[in-house]
Amino acid sequence: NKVKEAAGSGTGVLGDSKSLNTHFENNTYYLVDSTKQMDGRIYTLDNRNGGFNSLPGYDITDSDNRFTETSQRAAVDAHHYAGKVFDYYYNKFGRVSYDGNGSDIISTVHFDTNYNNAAWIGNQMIYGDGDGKVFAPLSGAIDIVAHELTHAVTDSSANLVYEFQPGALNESFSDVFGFFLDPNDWMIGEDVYTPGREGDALRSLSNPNLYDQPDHMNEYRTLPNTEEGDYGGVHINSGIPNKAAYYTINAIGRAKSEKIYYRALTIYLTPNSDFASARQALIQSATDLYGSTEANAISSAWSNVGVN
Ligand SMILES: Cc1cc(C(=O)NCC(F)(F)F)no1
Ligand SMILES: [Ca+2]
Ligand SMILES: [Zn+2]
Repeated sequence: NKVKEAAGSGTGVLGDSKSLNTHFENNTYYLVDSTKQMDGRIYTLDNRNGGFNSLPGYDITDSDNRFTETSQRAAVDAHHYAGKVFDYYYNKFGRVSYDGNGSDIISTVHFDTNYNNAAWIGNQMIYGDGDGKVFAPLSGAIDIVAHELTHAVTDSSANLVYEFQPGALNESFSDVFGFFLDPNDWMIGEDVYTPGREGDALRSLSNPNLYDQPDHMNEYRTLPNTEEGDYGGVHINSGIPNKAAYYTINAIGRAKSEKIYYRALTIYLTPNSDFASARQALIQSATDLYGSTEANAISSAWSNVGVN
C-alpha cells in the first residue's frame, strides 16, 4: 500500500523547533519515519513512565503534525536525532540501519521515572527523562543518541563484550561516534547534563580527568565485573581510548578518523579485543585507507596514553 509520509515539525527538549518525518493514517499523524532507503522504519514510542515490562510502549500521535506539547519534547528529539544518525551511517559509510540490513530503529522515551540514563537494550533504544537535576530528558542530546545507536552498530559488528577492556572500547567507540555527530565540542551529553549548571558534561574526550576518568594506562582502574564495578569500569576506563581518539583526530583530522574508526569497528575488532588490539586495528585500518603518516599518528596517539 502507498506509504503516507508527512513532513511534520515539533519542539525539542531545549525548546527548539525541528523537522520530523511522520506517518499519516486515519486522520492522525504518527512518529514513524518511512522516508529512509530501507525496508525498516524509524519508530519513536512512549513508555508512559513504565519499566521494561511495558516496552516497546505506545504510539505517539498528533492531530495537526505539529508535535509541540511539552510531553512530546523528548520524543521529538529522539525521532529527529535517530534520523540524523541513520543518515550519518548511510551517507558516510553506506550502512543501512544499525545492522546494515535495514532493520527497524525503535526508540522509546519516558522510560521509568526520573531515570538518569539511556541505553541500547539489544533490540531498541530507551531514554529516561532524567530527574531534572543530573539530567534533562536524555534524547535531547544528539551525541547521546549517536552514542546509543552506535552500541547497536557495535553489537552488529565487533560485538565487543561489555566488560573490562573490550567493554571500555565498546563505550569509547560510542563516545567517539557521539563526537562525530556533535563535533563542535569534545564533551558528551553536555546538552542535557545538569540543566541547572552551565559548561559541564557527562564526559570529556579532550580531558577525561575532568569527570574522573583515566587518560593514561598508569591510571587504569581495576574494578570487579559487577554492576557496582561498572563491569570492570567500562564507563571509566573508556577515558583512555577516548583520549587516544582525541589525539588521533587532532593529528589527522575528522574525515579520515571517521573512516578509520568505522573500518576498525566493522572489519577488524572482535568480541574480546583489548586496548592493544584496538591500537593495531586502527593502525591497520589507517594503512589500508591512507598510509604510513596516518598509521604513525595513531601509533603515537596510543603511545601517549600508555598503550603500545
Ligand atoms: C556511570 C554511567 C554512565 C553511563 C552512560 O554513559 N550512559 C549513557 C548515557 F547516554 F546516558 F550517557 N551509564 O552509567
Ligand atoms: Ca557533545
Ligand atoms: Zn554506552
